[in-house]
Amino acid sequence: MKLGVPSKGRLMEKTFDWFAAHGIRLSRTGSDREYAGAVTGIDGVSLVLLSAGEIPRELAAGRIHLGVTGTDLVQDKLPLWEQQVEPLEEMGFGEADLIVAVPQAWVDVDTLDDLDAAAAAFRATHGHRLRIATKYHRLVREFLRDAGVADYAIVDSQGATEGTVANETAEAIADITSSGETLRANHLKVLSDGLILRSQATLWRSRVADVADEDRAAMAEVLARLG
Ligand SMILES: Nc1ncnc2c1ncn2[C@@H]1O[C@H](COP(=O)(O)OP(=O)(O)OP(=O)(O)O)[C@@H](O)[C@H]1O
Ligand SMILES: O=P(O)(O)OC[C@H]1O[C@H](OP(=O)(O)OP(=O)(O)O)[C@H](O)[C@@H]1O
Repeated sequence: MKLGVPSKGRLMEKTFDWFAAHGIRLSRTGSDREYAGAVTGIDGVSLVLLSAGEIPRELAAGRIHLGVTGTDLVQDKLPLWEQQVEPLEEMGFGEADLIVAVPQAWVDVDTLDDLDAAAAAFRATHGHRLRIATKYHRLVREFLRDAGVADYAIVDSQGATEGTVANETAEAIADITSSGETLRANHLKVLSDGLILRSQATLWRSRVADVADEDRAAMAEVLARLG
């Protein structure tokens, strides 16, 4: 049975600690740079080290049976995610809010309604749509559609998203915030009704992965340890 976990960064170590607290020891093997891992304390489980951003796709393709990644990444990357994966446990780390933020200097813009008005005015003045930089395309589009914000364009940003406003590649952003430091440092403010999603690291089960006869015992044992 295959368990996919983040291969590096803030989620990896906490994932290892979380499983250890449940009697399942995960470790990286080989050199520092080799993406190989082992599971001890339980039989029949193999570890697959993956980018947190790819774990939703691997679960949905059935290539891993269980996987750890943020709610934000699952909901953004998988259409109709409930049909493809089941959340088993919220893990209590990797907590972050996906929000919409605008420049602090926009003193008249504090809500989504204000953003909608600003977007219409922006288009009239500049001849192109107000740009919102994000890597969360699906979640942002759905949220803004439901909020009635129409006149904008998404600009893809896969990192350093808060810098896009100063760099003049976007007028607003939608990104994850945790301490709020990055937003403050980049002179941005969250809209008062601009919370899209509260995310945290979660253990997911693939609803589509085949559980072979020889994997059933391992799956049952993992689930029993979590309970
Ligand atoms: N500042 C933060 N504090 C806590 N959790 C965060 C923070 N920023 C992002 N996260 C969460 O961590 C997860 C993404 O982690 P990370 O950025 O390491 O993944 P990634 O972008 O897929 O990495 P990789 O570079 O391996 O592709 C997301 O679920 C996100 O919500
Ligand atoms: O509210 P804060 O505590 O300041 O954290 C938020 C920042 O953390 C994440 O960036 P990350 O460090 O993953 O870098 P990235 O820009 O490459 O995504 C996120 O994209 C924000 O930029």
